[in-house]
Amino acid sequence: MTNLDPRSMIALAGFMSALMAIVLACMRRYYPPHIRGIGAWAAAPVFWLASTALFSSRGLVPDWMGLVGANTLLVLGTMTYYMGTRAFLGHRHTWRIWSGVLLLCLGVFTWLSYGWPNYEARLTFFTLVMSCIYGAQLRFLLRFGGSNFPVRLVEVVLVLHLATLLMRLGSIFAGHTGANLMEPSIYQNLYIGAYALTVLMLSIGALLMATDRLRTELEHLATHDSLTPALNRRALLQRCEEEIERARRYGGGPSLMMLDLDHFKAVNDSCGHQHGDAVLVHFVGRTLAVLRTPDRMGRYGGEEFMVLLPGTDATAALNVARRIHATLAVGHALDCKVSIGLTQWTGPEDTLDAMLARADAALYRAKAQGRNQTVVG
Ligand SMILES: Nc1nc2c(ncn2[C@@H]2O[C@H](COP(=O)(O)OP(=O)(O)OP(=O)(O)O)[C@@H](O)[C@H]2O)c(=O)[nH]1
Repeated sequence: MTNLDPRSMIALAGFMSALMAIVLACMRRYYPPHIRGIGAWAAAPVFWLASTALFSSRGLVPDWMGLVGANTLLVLGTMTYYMGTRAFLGHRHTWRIWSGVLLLCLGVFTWLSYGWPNYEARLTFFTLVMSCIYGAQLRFLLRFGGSNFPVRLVEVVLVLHLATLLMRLGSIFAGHTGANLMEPSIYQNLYIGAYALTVLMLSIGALLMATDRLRTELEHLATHDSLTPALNRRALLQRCEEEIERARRYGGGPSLMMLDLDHFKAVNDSCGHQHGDAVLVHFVGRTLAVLRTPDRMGRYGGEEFMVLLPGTDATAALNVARRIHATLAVGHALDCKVSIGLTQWTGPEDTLDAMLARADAALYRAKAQGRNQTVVG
């Protein structure tokens, strides 16, 4: 490891950056623009690539490029990646603070290259700044990133890189800095190797985070109604089948409710279709608010909805129906009246089709008896 030429390791890091910049830039073109942050994630490896190109050209280019420029670009790339992560998770960028830090870096690197040329001090300062950016990003992800695999992967990469930076600080204080970046040493090579790996893993992490977001959004589109937060008919019927299957094995079957808004055509006709849409959204929001976590609500079609109440008999389900009627009678401008047909699972011989037919017949009776009421079938 000591015999490895740092220049070739820096070239390897540059190659990784170039590769990831291309992959992320291509990915940006094919992902919907509302998934934000991919542009910044794609720009970060470009800065890292420029930085490694300048580091490798030391001796061939002036120090303001090979030293000051290279260090500053490396810092800029790391900040840009962090801003991409913030944008991806829907947070405002904090460029105002970080551009101040970047200007400070530019000043300090210039001073430590020309005013008081000192490799050790430059390395210490650089390591501290990088630790701050990686640390800020790690803290941000731990607070707002959730717990899915891609985020956890990036967190692990950040922790490992922070450990490498700490080790590097330790090596500086122990006097193992060497004369410059190009002097082969185990510490130097360890750091540059870890850096190349970090570039690769951070870009892969970005790729996985964006793909995971896309998958979640597609899944939501495939299972939810396009107007209201209710499930769509297919997803709800599937949940019903699963629940009945579970009840056949373990008992404690579900109740089903069929809900139909009363005189909804008149709402549309008198106040317009948009107002009608708002009433539907309000109705679903209010109903979901009085349901328990395992309960599911879906749109059966038009102004007809269904509620699945797992492990609930008709008596308990009637209480839920009462709560729905009550929550829609508080005097809100979008409140509406609703008729409900309710049925409970009768045992292992019962099927979803039979339950739907009973709930539908009960709903029909609720309408026939004057609406705004619940009938058990
Ligand atoms: N605004 C809006 N209206 C819808 C939507 N889907 C269905 N509708 C309307 O819902 C109304 C349903 O009317 P009907 O089936 O006659 O029922 P109703 O007027 O509620 O009468 P009852 O059910 O007998 O109380 C129709 O006017 C549909 O156009 C939707 O997504 N948005």
